Amino acid sequence: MATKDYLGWDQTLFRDQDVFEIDFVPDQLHHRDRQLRELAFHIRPALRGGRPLNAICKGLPGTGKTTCVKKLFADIEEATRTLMPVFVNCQVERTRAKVFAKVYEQLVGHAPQTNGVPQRKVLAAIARHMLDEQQVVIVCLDDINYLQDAETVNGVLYTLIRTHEEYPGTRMGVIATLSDVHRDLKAELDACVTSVFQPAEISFDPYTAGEMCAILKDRAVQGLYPGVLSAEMLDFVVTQTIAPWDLRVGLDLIKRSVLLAETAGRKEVCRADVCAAYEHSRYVHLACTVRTLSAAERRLLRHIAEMSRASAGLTSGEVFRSAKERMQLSYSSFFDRLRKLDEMRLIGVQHRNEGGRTRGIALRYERDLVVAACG
Ligand SMILES: Nc1ncnc2c1ncn2[C@@H]1O[C@H](COP(=O)(O)OP(=O)(O)OP(=O)(O)O)[C@@H](O)[C@H]1O
Repeated sequence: MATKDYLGWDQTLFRDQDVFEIDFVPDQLHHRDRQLRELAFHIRPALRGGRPLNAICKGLPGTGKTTCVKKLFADIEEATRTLMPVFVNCQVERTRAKVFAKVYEQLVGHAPQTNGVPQRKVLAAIARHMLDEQQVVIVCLDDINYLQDAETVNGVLYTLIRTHEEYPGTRMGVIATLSDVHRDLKAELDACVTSVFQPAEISFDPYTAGEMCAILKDRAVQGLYPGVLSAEMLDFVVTQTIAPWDLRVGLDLIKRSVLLAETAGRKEVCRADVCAAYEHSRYVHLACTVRTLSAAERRLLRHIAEMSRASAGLTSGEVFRSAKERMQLSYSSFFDRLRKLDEMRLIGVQHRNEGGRTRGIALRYERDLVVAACG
C-alpha cells in the first residue's frame, strides 16, 4: 500500500464526530425540561449570592443525569462568575482526599500539592479562595455510590456542606447523582449530615421508545452529513436500541455504523453496517450497567451466569438455594437483587406459576461475557 492512503482521514461522513462521544453535552437536551427546571430552582439562591439547595438526581444508568448536570453547569459558567460549578466524577475520585483535591483544582486552576499536605490545608485553601473571590460553590458528586464506602460518603458530604461552620462566609451546595433507584441514600447518612444536607430528590425516568428515537434523530442530524443515515436505517438503529433500552447503545451504534460505511467507501449506512456494528455496540449496555452494580449484586449476577452454563431454564428457587450456599442472602434481599438485575435489563425474569413466587430467569447476554464483565 502506497503512502498512508489507507487511513482515509480526509474523507468523512461525520459533520462532527464528537456528537457521538459518551461525554458530549448537546445544546438542546430533549425530554429533560422538568429535571433541568428543578435543578435550576435549587441553584437559584446561589445566583444571588446565597447558599444553593442540595439535591439528589436519581435514575437508571443512561437516563441523562450526568448530561443534565453538565448542561446546567455549562449554562451557569456562561451566565455568572458568582457561582462556581465543580464537577467530581466519583468513579475516578473515590476517596475523601481525591474529592477535595478535585474541588481545589477546579476552583484554583491547578492541582494542590498533596504529598504530605494534610487535607485540612487543602480545605482551608478552598475556603480562602471562595472568600477572596466572593464565590458560592456548587459541587456535583457524580455517581456518588462509587465513593469508597459509607464513611467516605458521610465524610465528604459533612465537610462540604458544613464548610461555613469552620470558615464563616463560605457557601457551598451539593448535587449528587445516583443510578441505584432503590437505594435510599438519605437513610444511610449520619444524623449530623442529614440535619444540614436535606436534599430534594429529582427523578430521571427511563426514556420512552419515542423519546429515544427523537434524541437519536437529533444527534444524527447534528453529527452527520445529510443522507448518511436514512430514515429507514435510523428506525433500525432505534429498534436495536430498544432491546437493551439504553441510549448509549444507539449512540455507539450510529458511530460504529458510519465508520464502517466510511471505511467501505460508501456515502450511506446500510443494514449490514448496523448489524455488524451491533455485535459490538450491544455490549456497551452490559459493560456500563455492570459497573454500576454493588459487589453483592455483581456476585449474584455472576452466579446466575455460572449456573446457566449447566442448565438452560433456571428458576428463582434453584438459584436462591444455590446462591445461598455461596453468599449471605435472605429471601427478600435475593428478590430485591433479582428485580434490580431485571430492571437493568441484564436478566429477564418471568412469572412461572400463578400466586407463587417462582420465576423463570434468563440471561440477556452470553454467559461467558457476563462472567467476564462481573470480574
Ligand atoms: N435528553 C438527552 N438528550 C440527548 N442525549 C442524551 C439525553 N439523555 C442522555 N443522553 C445521552 O445518553 C448518554 C448517557 O447519558 P448520561 O451519562 O447523562 O446518563 P446517566 O444517567 O448519568 O448514566 P450513569 O448513571 O451511568 O452515569 C450520554 O451520551 C448522553 O449524551
